[in-house]
Amino acid sequence: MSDLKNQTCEACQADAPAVSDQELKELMREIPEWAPVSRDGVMQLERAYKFKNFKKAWAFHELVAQMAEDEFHHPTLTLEWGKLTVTWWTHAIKGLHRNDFIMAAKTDALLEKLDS
Ligand SMILES: C[C@H](O)[C@H](O)[C@H]1CNC2=NC(N)=NC(=O)C2=N1
Repeated sequence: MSDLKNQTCEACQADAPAVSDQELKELMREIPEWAPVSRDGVMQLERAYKFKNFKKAWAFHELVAQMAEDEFHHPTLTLEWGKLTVTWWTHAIKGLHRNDFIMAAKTDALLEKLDS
């Protein structure tokens, strides 16, 4: 079991390999709260985090945005009252790269940084 949350993203070019079906299955085991979704034929990873109000969701949004910039790999973030939906995929390959699983695991790890 690789420790995805402690890995870093690699620079992603257009010819980078998308994860295989087998790799997808294996990697999903490490991020069980996430769902693989297909949008307009593009495979993505998505998780909706629930919070007690907008301010908490906003605080988590800030943490995720900063982490994305630090790793230079960016998600779609949908911020609502009491909820932040995070979606990862790799634009350069129009699909899922190992980077997306690393970032999903890092996103889960960020929850512990939120003051309760
Ligand atoms: C120029 C290009 O946008 C950059 O290389 C990075 C920025 N962040 C990125 N984020 C994501 N999710 N996919 C990318 O392909 C990507 N590319």
